[in-house]
Amino acid sequence: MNHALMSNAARAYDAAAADIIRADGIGKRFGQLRVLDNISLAVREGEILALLGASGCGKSTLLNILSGLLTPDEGEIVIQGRPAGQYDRWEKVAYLFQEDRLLPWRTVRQNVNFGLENTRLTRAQRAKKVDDALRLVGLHDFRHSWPHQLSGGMRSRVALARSLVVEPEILLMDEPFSKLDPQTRGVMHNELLRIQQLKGVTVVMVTHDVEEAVVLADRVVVLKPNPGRIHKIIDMFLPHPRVPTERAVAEQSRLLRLEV
Ligand SMILES: Nc1ncnc2c1ncn2[C@@H]1O[C@H](COP(=O)(O)OP(=O)(O)OP(=O)(O)O)[C@@H](O)[C@H]1O
Repeated sequence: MNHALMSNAARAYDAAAADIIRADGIGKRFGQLRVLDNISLAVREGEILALLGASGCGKSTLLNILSGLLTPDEGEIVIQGRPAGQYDRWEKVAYLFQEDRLLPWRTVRQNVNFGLENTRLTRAQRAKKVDDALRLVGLHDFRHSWPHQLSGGMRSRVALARSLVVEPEILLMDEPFSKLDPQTRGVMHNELLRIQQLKGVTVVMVTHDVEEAVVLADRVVVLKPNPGRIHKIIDMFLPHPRVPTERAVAEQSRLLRLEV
């Protein structure tokens, strides 16, 4: 890595910010298959952290352990200084999947409301939060539409609104834009950056797309397979707000590819 290029240009997040999640010595097996080995890493409050690596190196498994969907065989997840088991993690954490998982029998508004249904909020409070989330992603005018009436990018925005409506402190994303065409994916990257700056949410995202990691991430965790382990953690140098030139992205991607 050319460290001269990694200047301390202005960043939206504070490199000295407190750790919001810590993984300490995480190990995971599926039967005989050792998928993760001794993963220790700290996610800083307000950053976008990308988990990057070849298919099968355990990125999704690690994200699922961070979310609490999977339990590690070894090690511990600590959220804001307390063992994750002490939390109802879904109060703090939202999860954006690779597929948008919209419910076809619900309108856009009803889909976004889904995350609030088990809360103590009144109907009016829920409606306000849903409308705010839809405005945030630019889809308020489509609130009465059905999923099948939307483009891939619009569906992706609805899924994002559904994640954000609960006002999470941490947003976990498993390749959420990988099924979109390149142009729409670029639009969604900008949307995510805009919203992340506005809300200050901490993001941990899985990707195997080097350019996506470069455009979005503050730091990139490079994983190697068999078993999945941390190879390197790399600071990205593109400053915030991110309006990267193609040249800057190409150069940083070239450097990052040397590490993967
Ligand atoms: N529930 C499971 N049961 C058994 N094996 C599993 C399970 N989930 C994942 N694996 C295996 O664990 C390994 C890591 O899978 P994982 O999906 O975490 O990798 P990944 O890096 O996210 O891959 P990809 O980029 O292809 O999604 C793979 O060999 C996979 O087949």
